[in-house]
Amino acid sequence: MATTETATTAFESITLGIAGGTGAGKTTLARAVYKQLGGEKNCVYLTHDHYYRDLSHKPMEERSKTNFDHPDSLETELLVQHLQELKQGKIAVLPTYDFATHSRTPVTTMVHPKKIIIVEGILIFTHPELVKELDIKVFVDADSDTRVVRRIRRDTVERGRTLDSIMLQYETYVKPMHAEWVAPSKAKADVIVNSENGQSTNIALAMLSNHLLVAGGILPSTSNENQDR
Ligand SMILES: Nc1ncnc2c1ncn2[C@@H]1O[C@H](COP(=O)(O)OP(=O)(O)O)[C@@H](O)[C@H]1O
Ligand SMILES: O=c1ccn([C@@H]2O[C@H](COP(=O)(O)O)[C@@H](O)[C@H]2O)c(=O)[nH]1
Repeated sequence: MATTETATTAFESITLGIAGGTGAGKTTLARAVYKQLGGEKNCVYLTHDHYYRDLSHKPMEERSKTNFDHPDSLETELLVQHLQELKQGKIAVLPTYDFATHSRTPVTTMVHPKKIIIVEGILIFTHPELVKELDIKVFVDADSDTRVVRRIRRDTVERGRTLDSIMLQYETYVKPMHAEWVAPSKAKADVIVNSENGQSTNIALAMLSNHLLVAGGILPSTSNENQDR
């Protein structure tokens, strides 16, 4: 059947949201899906982490005592705006965030619309307007002991934190906010991935990649269901 294209036709893209607690393996899964789907050729990768509010106007001591695990610490409305721009076929100018200084950096990234948009973050399923924009919602799950050990390793190496500061932040904010916001948001997920288990992650990666390649129009469907009879 012939289709009529107009100047207002929305750019066709499919959005994958990956949520889960800190250290669950969201970034690892999101990067693997991105790579499997052809990287920047076919995908845009948006991390909620880049939308933390800029705290550069506050003294450093005050900044580090902020509750970064509450939804209000993020400028989610800007992420929603960027997703909508990309879905409309527009370029989006993304912020970047420095975890060491708890501030936005002057660096921005200009991204072009692509067929697949991957959005990742601990709190992405807690914001109703953002949830509405996500076509496939995946929650990466791991036991809290596993997650805290992973976080200690990562934050000491990559985010310049001391063990004491990680433990204090975990007890004060990360753990209670996980219980209040992140864990209940699992109910929004279409798929739950057990990241304790390497096989579960590999199967999820293969299934998500295959589904997105077809749904994003990168590979034709092999199913007969939609063929003309
Ligand atoms: N399935 C997994 N098995 C073992 N280690 C993992 C797995 N997924 C992630 N990790 C490790 O745990 C750490 C945190 O993973 P990351 O993907 O950054 O978590 P998140 O983005 O959810 O905070 C990283 O060092 C990563 O290599
Ligand atoms: O300035 C900041 C901003 C955030 N955090 C912590 O980051 C994690 C979320 O990132 P993951 O990669 O999902 O772990 C969140 O738990 C915040 O506590 C920070 O420490 N400093």
